[in-house]
Amino acid sequence: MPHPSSADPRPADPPAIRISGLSVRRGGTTALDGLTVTVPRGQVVGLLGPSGSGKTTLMRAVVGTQRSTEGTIAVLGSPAGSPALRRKAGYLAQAAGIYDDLTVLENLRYFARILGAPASDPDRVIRETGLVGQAGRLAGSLSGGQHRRVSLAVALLGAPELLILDEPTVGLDPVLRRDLWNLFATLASRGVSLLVSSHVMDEAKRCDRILLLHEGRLLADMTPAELLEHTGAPDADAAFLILLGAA
Ligand SMILES: Nc1ncnc2c1ncn2[C@@H]1O[C@H](COP(=O)(O)OP(=O)(O)OP(=O)(O)O)[C@@H](O)[C@H]1O
Repeated sequence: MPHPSSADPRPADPPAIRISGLSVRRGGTTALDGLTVTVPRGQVVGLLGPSGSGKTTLMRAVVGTQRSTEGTIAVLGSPAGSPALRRKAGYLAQAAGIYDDLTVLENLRYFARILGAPASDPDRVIRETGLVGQAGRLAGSLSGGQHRRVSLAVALLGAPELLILDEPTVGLDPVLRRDLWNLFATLASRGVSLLVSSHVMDEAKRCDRILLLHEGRLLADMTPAELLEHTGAPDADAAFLILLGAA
């Protein structure tokens, strides 16, 4: 019998995220409507859906920053927002949370100290996000895509077990986009669980599983191959249009 690799979750491990009956109202609208879903460990799970479908709200609820939630969310077996999760889960929010008057390296050293991450971590995450050439530059002088990658690098500090990444590839050119998706796959092969939102339906094929949201409800939870088979569509773009059209 093959030995499980170190990346294999132990049978007793709870899933990365288990959500049950999650509803959220924001500004008078129902942002999430009775959502029940499980995100498995060690996979890249894509969170896709049209603008306003509830992707950011779902991620905020998972990291515990969304108010007025109804239902239950367990993250790595603990309630969302628990202090125990601070070092186990990394979050890339839509708004950057870095200091423009510090260099890239200074930002990362600062956040590494707060997290208690190893002193070698800033250099590692700078390499992983392709920022070696920008390490000494002030964050405020970077391009939009570079700036965003610094925020992503912060989320990678401390080697968290779970990464919740809200549109990590937005504003990146195709080469950087590909490099980041390769990094996500490598992290998942080491056992890291990733929930990654995207507007780019084509990125769906880089995911192990896809969650498709529509008006706060889960429209699909399947692998990219199942998505094409289920819809009979030639690509993810067409598949989503079919699913959204039928919703
Ligand atoms: N700050 C807010 N105040 C009130 N309503 C909000 C707020 N932020 C989002 N909403 C509403 O909540 C719903 C879900 O928004 P959310 O930002 O989660 O969607 P999204 O799928 O992440 O969209 P996008 O892809 O455009 O970022 C939408 O109807 C939106 O209008």
